[in-house]
Amino acid sequence: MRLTEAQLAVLEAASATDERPIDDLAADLGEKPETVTRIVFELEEEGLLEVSESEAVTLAATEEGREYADAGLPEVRLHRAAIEAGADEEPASMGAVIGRSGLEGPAVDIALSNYARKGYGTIDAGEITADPDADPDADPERLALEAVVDATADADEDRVDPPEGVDGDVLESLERRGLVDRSESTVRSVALSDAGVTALMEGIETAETVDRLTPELLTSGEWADVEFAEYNVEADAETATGGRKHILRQTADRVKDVLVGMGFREMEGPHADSEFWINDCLFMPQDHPARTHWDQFALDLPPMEQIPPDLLERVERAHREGWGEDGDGYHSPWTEDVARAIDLRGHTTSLSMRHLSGFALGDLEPPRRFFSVEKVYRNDTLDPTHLLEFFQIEGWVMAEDLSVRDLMGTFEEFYRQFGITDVQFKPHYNPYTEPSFELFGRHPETDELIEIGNSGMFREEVLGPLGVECDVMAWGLALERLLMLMYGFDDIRDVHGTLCDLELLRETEVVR
Ligand SMILES: N[C@@H](Cc1ccccc1)C(=O)O
Repeated sequence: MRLTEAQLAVLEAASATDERPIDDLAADLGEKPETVTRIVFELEEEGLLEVSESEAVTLAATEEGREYADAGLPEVRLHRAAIEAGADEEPASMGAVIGRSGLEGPAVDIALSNYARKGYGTIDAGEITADPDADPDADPERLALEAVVDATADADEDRVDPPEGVDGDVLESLERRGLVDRSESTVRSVALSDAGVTALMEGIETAETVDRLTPELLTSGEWADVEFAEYNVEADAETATGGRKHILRQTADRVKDVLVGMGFREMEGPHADSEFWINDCLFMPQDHPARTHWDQFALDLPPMEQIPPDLLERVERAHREGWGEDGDGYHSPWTEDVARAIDLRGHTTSLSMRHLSGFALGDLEPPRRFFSVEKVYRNDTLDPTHLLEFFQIEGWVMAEDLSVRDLMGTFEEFYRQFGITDVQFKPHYNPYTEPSFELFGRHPETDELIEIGNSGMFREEVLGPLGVECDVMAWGLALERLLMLMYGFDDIRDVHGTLCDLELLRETEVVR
């Protein structure tokens, strides 16, 4: 019998009497588990090794689990406080008992939802009773949780085998409560087969095999004489995760395709822009809270010079005196300094202003449709649905005699392409549109209505100074919200930024 040296080493490390996990063999041989796995399969095919598989479960206490192991399960703490308050004699006030227990925030709900389930007592109409016979020291979840935490500390490992004597159902409920994390993996163990024992006794010749063709082998001509290792396409291998386009970008590309398909043309323009294009053109008074309603990021840059003077004059006039016969304007302070100051744009409606005014591409004749899918910046508080920057799907249609039905129809057509067929509209206020509508969609997982966009028909005070004589309907939709509706994410930070969920980003398919 002839084997490679590596094969022989694995065969010799295997035992006829003891099944040994592949990881142990690999550790003994100083090889990578993947390499040993490949060789094990080769030897199994030769009939020299027998491979068996088993499922191994390991456990780890979560952060919350460790907290409770330390401070006590919330329901146990509640019971203790209830006993102290005499609730084993007669019902006590729930507020007082909670106060005494020291439980706060979500821990209160957790305590309440487990209290009766575990027979610690009853909760009814603001009163709580405690069952004097309940024994928190024997609470199976508590004991199991402590056993996992202790075993982890003893072993000085993150994950441990399930501690002995812990019931499967109890572990399951700890897992459901998010206190213990359970993971399963397949462990392969090997033992020498009879043929393997015989082969070793009869003696094995070794031959070096080559597992890759190198330039040296080619130039020396040695390749003709060496023995090549065979490929085993069934062997386990490490998953290779290469780079890929972020799903947000992929979805942005798809949105662009859809809008181009609907006859729209893409707008481009600066991320840092003058307040003139960001706010003044939109008839947002300079002293109005609306100017800070996006909590804009002001930049320490020289003021913008190249604003068309006649346009600047008309916009100023609209602010001061109004526009059209009945117009009245704001009579509020207005200065060029403010208009020329540079901010990070809080919306891409600045691009719509640049285009509608003729500044970007020259005067435009109706009908025209434009869009952009670009980043905007707002000084918001970070939370599951707000980021400091996000992508806005900006768009507008310029045509004679547009109505709200055109606006709604456009959204219905647009969102339908993404499988969203139940967009809802709510009347809204923007200083620059009248009427205005917020758009809502239903989150597929939480079933909540979430805001997905803002829209309306530009007012005369906006269009007049820009020199536009027909109707313009316009909108800004949030790309991230569209993503949430499409894929069911409920935290934007899963897809963005330092907390993002790499697995989810790797696995989510964006269908084109
Ligand atoms: N600028 C608005 C969106 C919008 C654009 C155009 C018209 C109406 C609304 C926003 O950021 O929310």
